[in-house]
Amino acid sequence: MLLEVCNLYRRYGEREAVAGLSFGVESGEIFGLLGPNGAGKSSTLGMIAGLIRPDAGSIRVAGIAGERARERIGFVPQALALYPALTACENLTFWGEIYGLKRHQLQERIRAVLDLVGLSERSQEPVARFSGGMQRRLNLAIGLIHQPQLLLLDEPTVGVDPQSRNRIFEGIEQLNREGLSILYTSHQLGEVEQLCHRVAVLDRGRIIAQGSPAELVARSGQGLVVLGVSAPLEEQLARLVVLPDVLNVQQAPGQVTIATARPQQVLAPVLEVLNKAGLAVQSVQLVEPSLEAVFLQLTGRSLRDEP
Ligand SMILES: Nc1ncnc2c1ncn2[C@@H]1O[C@H](COP(=O)(O)OP(=O)(O)OP(=O)(O)O)[C@@H](O)[C@H]1O
Repeated sequence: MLLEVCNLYRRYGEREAVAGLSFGVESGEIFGLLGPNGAGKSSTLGMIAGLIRPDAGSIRVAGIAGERARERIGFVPQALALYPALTACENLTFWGEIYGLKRHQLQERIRAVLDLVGLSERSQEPVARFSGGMQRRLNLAIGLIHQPQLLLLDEPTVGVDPQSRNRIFEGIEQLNREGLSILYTSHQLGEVEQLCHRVAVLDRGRIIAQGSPAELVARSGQGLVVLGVSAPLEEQLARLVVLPDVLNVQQAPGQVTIATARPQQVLAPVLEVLNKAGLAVQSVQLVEPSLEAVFLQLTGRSLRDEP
């Protein structure tokens, strides 16, 4: 195991931001921490990077803890760490020197990381002239300058245009193919499903599920049919529950949620029951079995909700 995080805790006053997290990242793996805003993702990365002091717990990289472990880590925070008046190349030189890279090695690394993030041709321009997406790509390049073994990425695609997002994704996949291990945080399910070999689903500082995206979805096996209705269901509820493939039915004001492994197939018979009863259906949402459905099932909330 390259990264071992064991029983990590961090409070801010009364708020428990990270409440006993344990997980590991294997060598060569892209591991995702998936959770809504405020779930504790940034705090966890900050502690692994050595910028936030944990209240309790241990963090080891390749079996070692402390400063020597952190030398093996590259951290790409959400906030940009760039000097706008300096060029891309000067920014990288600044950070490379902090990491103690020697002149010759530094030049070589700067070339490699600029190439990886697709900024070689803009290397002599002041960063102030870069788009938001380009600045994020440079931020990623900085995290890689000292050739870390483990890269920590804190929501690297937030507010990024599709072109830069694709470039960031391609860069991550290429780095991983070359052997870099990556801890990736996101609240975007699609990203995690596409990129990560394994994922821990985080909610209010705790891991509520862990496994490969496919495993998590298969384990829950649930998709949803969510219907907006004009009036509460009464005796129709019992008719819905016994329909083939319906796992359970929940009702909230104005809304009925039907859990099923096969949302598409279940929709028609459900609508038939409601039509016969003269109930107007105002909206229909189908959620195929996915990490979104897993999160909804485990927490009763959507990943996009504020906590
Ligand atoms: N310096 C701080 N002081 C007080 N509370 C904080 C501080 N940093 C984080 N928190 C709180 O701790 C909780 C976890 O925050 P954290 O930033 O780790 O979550 P996150 O999952 O990364 O969310 P986001 O995606 O919004 O960055 C939140 O409730 C947040 O408000």
